Amino acid sequence: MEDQTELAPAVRSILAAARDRAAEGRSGEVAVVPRDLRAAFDRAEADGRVPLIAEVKPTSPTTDGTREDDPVALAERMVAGGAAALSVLTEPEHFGGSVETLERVREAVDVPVLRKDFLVAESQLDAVESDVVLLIARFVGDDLPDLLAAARDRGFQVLVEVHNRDELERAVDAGASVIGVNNRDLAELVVDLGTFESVAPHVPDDVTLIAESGIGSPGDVRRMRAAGADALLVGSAIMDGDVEANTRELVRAEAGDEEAGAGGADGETDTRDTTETPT
Ligand SMILES: O=P(O)(O)OC[C@@H](O)[C@@H](O)c1c[nH]c2ccccc12
Repeated sequence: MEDQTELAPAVRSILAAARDRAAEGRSGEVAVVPRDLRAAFDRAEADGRVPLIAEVKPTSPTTDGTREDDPVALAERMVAGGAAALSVLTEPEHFGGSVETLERVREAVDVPVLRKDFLVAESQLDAVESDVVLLIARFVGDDLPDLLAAARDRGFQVLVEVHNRDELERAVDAGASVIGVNNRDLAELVVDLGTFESVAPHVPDDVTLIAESGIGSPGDVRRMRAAGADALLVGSAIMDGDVEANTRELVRAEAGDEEAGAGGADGETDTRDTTETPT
């Protein structure tokens, strides 16, 4: 594993908490019958929605304040807004998440649900059923192949998160078929969409590729899609304000029906038809 003195203090504290949770006793292995993530992305594409994983993220080390709304209500509005899948934080101490929240959300919706947590030990996989689990290459280090196998044995689909080409290579060597490139540097907690653009060209074609973090506008969505993203993972920009409208604005980024100039952070002029399409 990498030298953790390089990590932001908040991230070191998150990892220490994750290791404590790994030590908690669990009874038995979960056996998941997962909802197919790739199929959910294909369904979105087929009806003109950008495949989007919307994240229920009550708070985070880089967010001000905590959103107190019922996570199930938020999740339902994300699906109503067109999200192809959901991500639910289960990390309790720094992101306001819980495994109970994930269970409730997964019961309430029929899209695939990603468990967003800092998994570092096999026992943590048994804390709750989800359709997809996240493994962060940087944090699992040499254990990646074993954890990937352990997750698949239980029926989970696995999203392996990378931040640079070296981690990408490790993910591909381990046999990852769904890879996320995190635009947020976990050492500094700074976001740079150029991260995805620099890593994406090296990702094999048969991998399902997800752009994660820092995507805030339809312009950002188009930029990540142009760089090769099959799908996007968005938290903060959706959690801030009207969750359903925020989701809809991003999933329609390629539909040509957004208000000219609305939310476009890239300064481009949108000359396409701005007529509202009925839903
Ligand atoms: O809120 P954002 O910038 O849209 O980011 C969402 C998601 O990518 C981010 O929450 C995330 C990516 N990888 C993680 C690992 C752990 C916790 C959180 C994350």
